[in-house]
Amino acid sequence: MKIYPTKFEEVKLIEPVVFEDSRGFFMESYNEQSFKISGVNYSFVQDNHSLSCDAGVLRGLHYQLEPKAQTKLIRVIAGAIFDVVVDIRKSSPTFGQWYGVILSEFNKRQLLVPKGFAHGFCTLVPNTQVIYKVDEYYSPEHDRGILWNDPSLGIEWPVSNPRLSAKDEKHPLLRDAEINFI
Ligand SMILES: Cc1cn([C@H]2C[C@H](O)[C@@H](COP(=O)(O)OP(=O)(O)O[C@H]3O[C@@H](C)C(=O)[C@@H](O)[C@H]3O)O2)c(=O)[nH]c1=O
Repeated sequence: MKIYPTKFEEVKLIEPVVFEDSRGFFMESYNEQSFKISGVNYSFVQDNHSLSCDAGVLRGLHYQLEPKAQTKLIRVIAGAIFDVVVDIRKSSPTFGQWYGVILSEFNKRQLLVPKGFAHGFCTLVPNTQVIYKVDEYYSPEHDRGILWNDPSLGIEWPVSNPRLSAKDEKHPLLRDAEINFI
């Protein structure tokens, strides 16, 4: 397993070792012990799985407020996404900055999204399936969002007219969002 740094110290890009043979491949997509040795040490309590039928579906930007904030470990098992995190820690020198990376069924990369970051993705091909571990349970009362195309963020999404949920169309701008990460 390789762990690559990103522009945010706490956000990690993880590449598993993939064993390919004539049948296909095998990989350990998660191993608590080796992740822990590499500094990725969380107690994941829930696995999520979403299917987006079309390319250009955008989900985000989402986060849960403290004390129900979630660390997320994201990967793609079918298709591809442009995965994005935004630093929403109020006292962070990189508050409001974003980072994006392609995760796909082919590169098998995983993105570790820590607490204090909003997260979203846009599908690049139809029938994209994303699965992710979280270290805190879903809590609708703590569920919040930021508008995907907030001009103050300047995220360079690969689509200009994405398909959004009704909820995601109505999120506030970062400057108006409820945030309780220090
Ligand atoms: C996230 C979530 C949703 N749900 C329900 C609520 C709702 O009825 C339905 C669909 O929820 P959403 O529209 O919020 O699903 P979605 O837009 O896919 O939400 C996800 O987006 C990505 C970007 C993330 O980072 C995730 O943490 C999560 O917020 O599933 C759960 O039961 N458990 C969960 O953990």
